Amino acid sequence: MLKVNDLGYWYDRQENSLFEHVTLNFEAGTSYAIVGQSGSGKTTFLSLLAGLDKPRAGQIEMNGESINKIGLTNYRKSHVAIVFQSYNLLTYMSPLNNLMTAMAITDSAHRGDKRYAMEMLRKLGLSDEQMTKNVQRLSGGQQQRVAIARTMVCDAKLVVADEPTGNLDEENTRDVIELFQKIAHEQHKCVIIVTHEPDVAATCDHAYRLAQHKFSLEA
Ligand SMILES: Nc1ncnc2c1ncn2[C@@H]1O[C@H](COP(=O)(O)OP(=O)(O)OP(=O)(O)O)[C@@H](O)[C@H]1O
Repeated sequence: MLKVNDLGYWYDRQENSLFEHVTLNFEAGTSYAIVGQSGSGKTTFLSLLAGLDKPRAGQIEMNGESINKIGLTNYRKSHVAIVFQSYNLLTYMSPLNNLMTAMAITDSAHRGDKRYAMEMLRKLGLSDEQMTKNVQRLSGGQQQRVAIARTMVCDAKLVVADEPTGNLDEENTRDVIELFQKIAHEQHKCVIIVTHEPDVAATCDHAYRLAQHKFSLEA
């Protein structure tokens, strides 16, 4: 589904490349972890996959078409859903309105379907009362569940997450990781998670380690 061909990236100078000649395939229905030392370039790699930045070398293809050709704005809107460590919800809205807004902005097939949004939030453990009050009144674990529900109500087949459990305790981490597995295996999406937590990486179908400018499959 997502193909990375001979990808290279540096911020200031080419001799300081974070990674180079990276060729990888990511498939739908599968979860992937990206691990590696702090500063190795994991977040940068994810931002390229999400169309938030352009590669310095090589290209990224979605379903056989270059994402540049699709257009990065169009690509981000139609193909990618992002989950951040800091949730990035619309803080002046309720969970329900966060989902309704995401569905509207991305032209989801469920656009305007309040019942569907409520059903998703219920599935993720939010009560009817919680889903209509301001998101800031929810716990961190609940807010991250809302951020994940937002990816589930959108049609994007690629879900990328940057340290999604970084602010969560052990129990919430387990729940959140389980949800990502469901998104991959039941919604048949491609889920790519940057994480520094070995338990999170071990739960994914595959884990790639970024070290010395290259990606290698973890044993
Ligand atoms: N906008 C930027 N301009 C210049 N350098 C940057 C920029 N963003 C990141 N870097 C540098 O690029 C390198 C890789 O950063 P990145 O955030 O991708 O690493 P990471 O592996 O995700 O790290 P961490 O695990 O600590 O989040 C770091 O040395 C960082 O300082």
